[in-house]
Amino acid sequence: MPATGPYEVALRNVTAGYPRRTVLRQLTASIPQSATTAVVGPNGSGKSTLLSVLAGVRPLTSGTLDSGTGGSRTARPCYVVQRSAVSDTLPLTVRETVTMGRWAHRGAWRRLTARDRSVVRDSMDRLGILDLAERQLGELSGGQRQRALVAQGLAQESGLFLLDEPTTGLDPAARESITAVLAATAGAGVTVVQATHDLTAARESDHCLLLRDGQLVGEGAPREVLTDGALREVWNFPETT
Ligand SMILES: Nc1ncnc2c1ncn2[C@@H]1O[C@H](COP(=O)(O)OP(=O)(O)OP(=O)(O)O)[C@@H](O)[C@H]1O
Repeated sequence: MPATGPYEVALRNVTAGYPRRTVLRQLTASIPQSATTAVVGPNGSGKSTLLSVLAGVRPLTSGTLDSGTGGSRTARPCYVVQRSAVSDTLPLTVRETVTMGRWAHRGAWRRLTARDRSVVRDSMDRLGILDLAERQLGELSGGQRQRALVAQGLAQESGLFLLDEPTTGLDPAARESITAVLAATAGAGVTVVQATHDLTAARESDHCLLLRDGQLVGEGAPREVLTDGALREVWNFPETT
């Protein structure tokens, strides 16, 4: 069931993909405002492609994207990529990485304001990585690096926060802490969308989109969408007894 409250973005009959490869097909769905949405589906179902469409970096072949009442806030969405997409050898500390999140506000080579420094510190604090601030990104564990990338996203203070698999591969404590930060961020008025294979995290979201082969096969509250029947059908999960 589509989200009933105010929406941040509505996709109507969206078809999109890559040269000579259509991925999303006739997708109609809405992203509720100031809430968390999980985009789930098997490998290759189009989750990352949908995030790129929402980020405005992948054009539509057909269909429309409509901004809701929060449209003006989403002029500059924030997109946190998968941590595997970030090189291990980037010579950056955690603080420098998170500080890059402020570029959109102050431009790249300008001096940091007191507010910039405070947002950077607060973002690291919320992700529990203040003690790692001066460590190089390349020396961190996967979970620590993931927290640094999420902190960089928070520091952007965008109204639309898009994340590609922020909790995949993390231990339960790290996963729970990122999930809690995302819920609190939505509680503060930000629209959060995460593509995820993590069904535990998806079940804690307010809204859920289930994709298969680039098509929407379920939308609504996670308990309505991620049923045993849907999991069996979409992922070929075995029957539970
Ligand atoms: N740059 C690209 N050029 C061509 N095809 C691509 C490109 N990126 C992705 N695809 C194809 O688009 C389809 C959907 O990919 P996408 O990454 O959106 O899926 P996903 O659901 O995020 O997958 P995963 O769970 O594996 O991350 C796949 O078949 C993939 O091969």
